[in-house]
Amino acid sequence: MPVQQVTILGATGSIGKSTLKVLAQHPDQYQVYALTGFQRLDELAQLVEQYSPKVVVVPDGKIDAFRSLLALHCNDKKIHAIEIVEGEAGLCQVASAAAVDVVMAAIVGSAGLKPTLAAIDAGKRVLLANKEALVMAGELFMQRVKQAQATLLPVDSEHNAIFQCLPTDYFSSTARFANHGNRAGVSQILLTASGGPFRTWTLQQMQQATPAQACKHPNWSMGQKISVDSATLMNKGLELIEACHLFELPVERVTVVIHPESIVHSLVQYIDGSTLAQLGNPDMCTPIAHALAWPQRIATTVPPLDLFSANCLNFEQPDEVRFPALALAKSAMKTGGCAPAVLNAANEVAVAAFLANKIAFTQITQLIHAVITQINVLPAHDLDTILVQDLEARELAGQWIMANANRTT
Ligand SMILES: NC(=O)C1=CN([C@@H]2O[C@H](COP(=O)(O)OP(=O)(O)OC[C@H]3O[C@@H](n4cnc5c(N)ncnc54)[C@H](OP(=O)(O)O)[C@@H]3O)[C@@H](O)[C@H]2O)C=CC1
Ligand SMILES: CC(=O)[C@@H](O)[C@H](O)COP(=O)(O)O
Ligand SMILES: [Mn+2]
Repeated sequence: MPVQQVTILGATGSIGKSTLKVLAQHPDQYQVYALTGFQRLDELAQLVEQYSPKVVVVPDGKIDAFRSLLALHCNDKKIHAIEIVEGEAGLCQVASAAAVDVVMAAIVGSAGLKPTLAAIDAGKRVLLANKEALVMAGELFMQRVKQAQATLLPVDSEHNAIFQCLPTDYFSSTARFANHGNRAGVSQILLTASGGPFRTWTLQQMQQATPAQACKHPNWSMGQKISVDSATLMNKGLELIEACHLFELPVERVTVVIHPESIVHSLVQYIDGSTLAQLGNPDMCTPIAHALAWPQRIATTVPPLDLFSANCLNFEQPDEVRFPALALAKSAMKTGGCAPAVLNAANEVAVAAFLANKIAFTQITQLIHAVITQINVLPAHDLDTILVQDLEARELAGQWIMANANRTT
């Protein structure tokens, strides 16, 4: 196969860097076409020196500042060879450029939506880490994948695990069993959750939780936003919605299972009593490599799982009283339309406010509940409506913070 040209949206982040690590192991198969960054521009300049992309994307108005940073890290030849573009238009450009084969969608939050859709519309092989984009645009997102015949591969560890455990004809299969509505013999998906750093904490303890404590995930090293989502279990709520769309399943067929060790990355149950699981050490290089090379396999530096030295594998029911995010997400998915986009926007604002010490940890889900109950949820007919509701939710969330900041109830 010819060398694949790869764009990494969100190259300076945790997924971005793991992707670069996997690519660097296979220079004969992959070349970096474009890298994008947002705040960590010094790190982006260092990545340019290391990986020599053809194009780099910086935020609007930052091209000159970035050139100065490049001068600190790169030689003149590299600086002259590189094209620097800016803003959302730049992100969409490198996501859809004719020269690009593969796009890693690893921007965090709603900022990743338009560039990811640009990659989809251009029919690229899209490796999806940016779950918020799919949660926001749901059906519209999946319709565009089909229309453009893009190849969408899940990178989120659970969804990648499920993808690996599904039958190969799952997506082409239209066979449904008359009485049960099972597709390709699949009866349930079991979505594993670590339970996060506060799995055993009481609600009272969680009221006092600090951003540093919330960001200290027991098993994974990740960006701040997803780490807080994991601590509230909103990550699992978003993942539940993500799974419903990716695997075309109703909420009732996705069950969240707490598995504190993060060794079993998710499971698929079949109507014949079989349960298939994907296991591995918790390192995102594995799902990234899988999505890059599928249907082939490529090597990573992740050590194979050593079952002889592994501790017990535990499984628990989630506690939806201490972790109301799960019920909020299920309800948003059942409501449909723009409800998941509203949930996502409220969560993004709440997490940012918590990280800025403006609200308490337990107020994150209170804020989301308040926004969802106040807003008039519209059908998600088009992207503009979704973006309008996203904005409305952010405004309501901002007002809630003004009224409730630092009241730890
Ligand atoms: N980390 C993980 O293990 C996993 C992550 N994911 C998902 O992958 C995505 C990325 O997560 P993660 O890598 O942890 O996050 P990070 O915070 O580490 O990285 C986020 C990336 O997005 C960029 N970015 C942030 N805001 C903007 C913006 N407004 N416009 C353009 N770029 C922006 C950041 O740039 P900069 O740093 O320069 O500011 C950075 O490159 C999230 O959606 C997350 O849920 C899914 C599964 C696992
Ligand atoms: C690595 C990954 O996919 C994360 O989404 C991870 O699953 C977060 O852990 P939680 O299971 O604690 O949400
Ligand atoms: Mn995950």
